[in-house]
Amino acid sequence: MSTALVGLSHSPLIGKNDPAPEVLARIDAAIDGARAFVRDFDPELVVLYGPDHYNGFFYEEMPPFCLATEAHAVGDFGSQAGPLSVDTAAAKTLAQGVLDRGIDLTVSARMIVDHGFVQPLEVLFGGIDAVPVVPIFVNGVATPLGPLHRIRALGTAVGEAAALLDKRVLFLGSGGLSHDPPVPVLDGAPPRVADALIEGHPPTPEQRAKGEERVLQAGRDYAAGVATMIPINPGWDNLVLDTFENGNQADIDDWTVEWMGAEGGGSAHEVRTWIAAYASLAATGPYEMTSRFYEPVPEWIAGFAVTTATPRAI
Ligand SMILES: O=C(O)CCC(=O)/C=C/C=C(\O)C(=O)O
Ligand SMILES: [Fe+2]
Repeated sequence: MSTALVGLSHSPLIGKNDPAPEVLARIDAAIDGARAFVRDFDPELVVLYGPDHYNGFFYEEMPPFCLATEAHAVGDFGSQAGPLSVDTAAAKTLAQGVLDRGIDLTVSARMIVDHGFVQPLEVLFGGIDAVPVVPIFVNGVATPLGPLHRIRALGTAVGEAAALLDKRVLFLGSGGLSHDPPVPVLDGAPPRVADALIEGHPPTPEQRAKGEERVLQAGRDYAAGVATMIPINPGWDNLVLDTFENGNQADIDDWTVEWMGAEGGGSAHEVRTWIAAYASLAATGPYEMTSRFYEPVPEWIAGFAVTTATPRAI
């Protein structure tokens, strides 16, 4: 068994509302580095921690996290639609291993996923069917959210179970860092929106286009300095990255939902996917962050980060 990790921000605005060419060139170089890292590691399995944006998980039953033994992408924001190449046998083994370690894991035999899962697979592997994957949803959007030590416990249990698989396993976290894009909120929502968030009515193509246009317009407004969202917070983002780089993961247990939201905006909770991924890597032994890229990108409404990490050479 060997392990590696990539943490990668996502944004539905990539390719639709891009920053200046020199910014894009720096980001492309960082992503090229992550691609080369992944190519060298040549994973036999990707354990992909991703969030959802009310495409697969709804308030009728909203688990804090959920592991998929099969998954299907909806194709939002122009992302690829269709089945992910889930390694069902590995998924079942990991699910059992996580449950055996005392984590009350929800399992989905047909998870619906969105760009939060698809984008990292497209960016790093060229598509959703290029590499065997075990998708693990981590709720980073729908409040109430639980304490972060449970996310670390999930990641630790997955890492320990993955270590027994006799495979090269890449832990991949998708989302964050600080950002506050327009994602619907149940509290105070008008009845039609509340019904959709609770019951999960699939949006009509017109409704989906309207939601996507709302996000695009928010990106344009934010880049133009006329938006009212919680700003990208490079200080907080670098604190998050320092915590991973220094291996101070126990500090995360003191982070509160309120503090994260105030510092990093409503979608800062997507950092939970990174916390799970780093906990998984840490569960297999000491690690080192081998690359770290960060840049605030208003056009994408994202504190955009790319990191790679490997077990520390002894
Ligand atoms: O408002 C809608 O209908 C869709 C909102 C949405 O999906 C926004 C997603 C934003 C991100 O994934 C992000 O910035 O992380
Ligand atoms: Fe997101």
